[in-house]
Amino acid sequence: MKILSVENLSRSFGGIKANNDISFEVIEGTILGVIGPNGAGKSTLFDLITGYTKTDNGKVSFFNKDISGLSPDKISSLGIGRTFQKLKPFADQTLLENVMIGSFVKEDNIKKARDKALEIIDFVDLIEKRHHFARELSTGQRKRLEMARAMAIEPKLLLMDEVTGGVDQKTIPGLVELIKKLKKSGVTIITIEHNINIIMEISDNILALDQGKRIAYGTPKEIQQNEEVIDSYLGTVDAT
Ligand SMILES: Nc1ncnc2c1ncn2[C@@H]1O[C@H](COP(=O)(O)OP(=O)(O)OP(=O)(O)O)[C@@H](O)[C@H]1O
Repeated sequence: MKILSVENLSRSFGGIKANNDISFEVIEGTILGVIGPNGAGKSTLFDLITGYTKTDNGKVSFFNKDISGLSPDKISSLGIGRTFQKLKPFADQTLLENVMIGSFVKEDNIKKARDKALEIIDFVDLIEKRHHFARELSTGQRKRLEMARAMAIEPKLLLMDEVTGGVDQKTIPGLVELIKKLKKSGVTIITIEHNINIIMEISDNILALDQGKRIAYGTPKEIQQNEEVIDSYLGTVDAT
């Protein structure tokens, strides 16, 4: 079943076509990886899907409902969650408080919101840190908290911006396992990743962007063999 459908999405900033006629679909229960060099339009695509930026043209449908033009709050309440590249936890609040801010959106009974938050904190393996302040966490732990905060609204679709970016090598496998566990729990995922090995490992399909355009869309195997992707991206990335 199709969970998300993006049709002919375009957005310019001044003379720059940040997204230029982008179309693709996401099947429920799968992971779509989004790749492309810096400035390719990946974050803009996330902003357009989640309502943070208005589209010039095109349409976004979630479970066949047109969500183009809705506010970020409305889109989030429909079941599209998001993590940010720049982490934004409330540094002087505990993990539990940080996640409860999200779970309150779904559940206004304080005990239930707390239980839900604890369940999610346990899911991301931070239960022992639940009473710690967010500022006390390592970068890898903050990435887990960011995922927990996004999960608190119980999204059907989660957009993740570089979960493994900026963390040290030994922290990466645990985060990759967490993404796989999230998929197993039934959440559909779109993830932006610069680490090509990770994207190949976790994605069911990959969307490759360059200069605002879709240059390829297919399985990891198809993408790996795509000449245009190799020329514009795979040839230049750090494949560590
Ligand atoms: N709010 C904005 N105002 C002006 N230009 C913008 C804005 N947002 C994005 N752009 C431009 O649109 C293009 C696409 O940017 P975007 O951030 O979507 O790329 P990206 O693929 O996410 O890059 P990165 O990998 O560096 O995060 C870039 O040229 C960028 O400078």
